[in-house]
Amino acid sequence: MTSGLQQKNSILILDFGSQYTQLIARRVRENKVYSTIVSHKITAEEIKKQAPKGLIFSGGPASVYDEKSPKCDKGIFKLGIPILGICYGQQLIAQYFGGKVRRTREREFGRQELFIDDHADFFSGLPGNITCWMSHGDYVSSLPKGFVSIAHTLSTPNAAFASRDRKVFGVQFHPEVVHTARGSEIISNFLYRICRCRPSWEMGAFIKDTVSHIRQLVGKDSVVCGLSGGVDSSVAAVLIHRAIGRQLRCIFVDNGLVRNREPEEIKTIFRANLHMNLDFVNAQNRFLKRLKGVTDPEVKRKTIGDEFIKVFEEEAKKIRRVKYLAQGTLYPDVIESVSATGSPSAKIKTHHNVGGLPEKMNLKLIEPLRELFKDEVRELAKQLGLPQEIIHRQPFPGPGLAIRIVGEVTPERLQVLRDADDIFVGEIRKAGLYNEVWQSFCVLLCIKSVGVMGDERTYENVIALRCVSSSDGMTADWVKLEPALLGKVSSRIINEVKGVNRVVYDISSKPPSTIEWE
Ligand SMILES: Nc1ncnc2c1ncn2[C@@H]1O[C@H](COP(=O)(O)OP(=O)(O)OP(=O)(O)O)[C@@H](O)[C@H]1O
Ligand SMILES: O=c1[nH]c(=O)c2[nH+]cn([C@@H]3O[C@H](COP(=O)(O)O)[C@@H](O)[C@H]3O)c2[nH]1
Ligand SMILES: NC(=O)CC[C@H](N)C(=O)O
Ligand SMILES: [Mg+2]
Repeated sequence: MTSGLQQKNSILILDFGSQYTQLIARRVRENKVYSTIVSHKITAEEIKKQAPKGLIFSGGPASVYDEKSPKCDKGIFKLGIPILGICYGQQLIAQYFGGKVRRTREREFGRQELFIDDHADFFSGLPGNITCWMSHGDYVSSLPKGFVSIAHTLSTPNAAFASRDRKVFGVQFHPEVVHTARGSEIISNFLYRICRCRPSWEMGAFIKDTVSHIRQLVGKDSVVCGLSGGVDSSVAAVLIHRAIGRQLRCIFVDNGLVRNREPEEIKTIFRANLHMNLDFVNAQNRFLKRLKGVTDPEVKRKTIGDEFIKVFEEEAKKIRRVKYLAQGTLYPDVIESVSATGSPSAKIKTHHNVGGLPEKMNLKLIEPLRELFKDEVRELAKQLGLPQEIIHRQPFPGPGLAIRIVGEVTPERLQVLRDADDIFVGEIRKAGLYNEVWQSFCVLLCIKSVGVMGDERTYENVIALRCVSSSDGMTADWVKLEPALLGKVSSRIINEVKGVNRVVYDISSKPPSTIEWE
């Protein structure tokens, strides 16, 4: 669902396997230019068809002088489209044009002082030296003909180079990471001074474009959308609702695995406030029945995914002229499939989504957020006038509380977890941290511990608190919450939630742990 307008004024990022490729895309977009990530295997012909304003070659773990290292179609260098190479990308450019790339004596990793030697265009408006972020073991030891060095560090002579006739630039450092002071300005210079982009990527235009696109596409048919109340599906639903109004039917499945008051809140927001068509399916019993006796995390996930599909199928059959299924798929979900090496990554856990639906139901997909990052989706939510609770809602996994109960899921255990979670999240809100952290929630463990309450021995449940910071959920740090806050949460949970006599705090980061426990 890309609009023509964005494509004509866009940057293509060729992925050579850098861990920062997504960041490059975000920096470009923050500068109001649309960007997409493509495999480094893309052909010159394909690029020509897409007619981007510029290309960025990402970094990557390989060395260009290794035989098996990823290369790009050589025709790309003849297209006359401006190119910026970052790290591996720079080295690839150097090699192609006849320069030399060698191993450094010592790997350079971390912050370095960058001395800028030429402020003509690429570094325009920047001071004489800035801090930059390096992460490399190879370097461009001699420049190709027609190239000049425009910045250096103490150990890297060609920390940035240019071939102005060809509009080809390269940097050994990473302007896309925040540790490079003013990296965003460098990228902006490339976009506006070298590629001559126009600022056109902003959410207002996106809304207008997408709404008219959906209206045209759908015509008189109907669309169904699984609405969870999470920011992704909510924004997708509201966008589509703007386009086709009552032809959109949203379905909220109350699977019994949601938090206290959640179904009522969602009803109020979407039915009463936003006047949307929302079907509520009470499927608590069916989900709990199927989860009876299930303790293995993967079996739990698959059971829930499967039941979701069944419920959904049944509901969709009741709707007339339904031709489309709307999903809140985001860009990070999409680009996972464009990895540089093409090697499938190890399966850590089966993330639930309703993605199994379309084939079975013969519905066509509408995924209006396929191009967006989470922070862009939140910006969109703001511009669409969604309530604060939705804009800043922390992500909540599709399998819900079931994967936060280690061991068997029962109605009693669910209630214990709901009540504890309510207290923890409530205190996080009171402390002004809810919007600051990525997620904060409780986990109910499968062990009991001995305690003493009013001189009596107790033998009861343990709750683990989890609170992490993250920018995309891929990596995460545990948050160093104040001891006073932790203490208050602990004593409130133990005093107020029947069946809990111990609270622990999870101090693991991702990796090696994951955010959820199952
Ligand atoms: N209880 C539910 N009822 C109906 N659809 C659901 C439910 N839970 C999840 N879904 C569907 O599954 C999709 C994937 O869930 P996911 O949690 O990734 O997204 P989200 O809930 O929209 O946003 P967030 O990631 O912020 O929680 C949702 O976009 C929604 O379409
Ligand atoms: O929609 C979802 N369906 C799932 O099955 C699922 N499992 C985990 N999560 C969320 O994804 C992020 C990363 O979680 P993990 O570190 O536990 O893999 C965290 O934000 C998790 O809450 C899910 N979201
Ligand atoms: N981060 C990178 O792109 C590294 C490129 C190359 N492998 C090097 O070590 O220099
Ligand atoms: Mg969710």
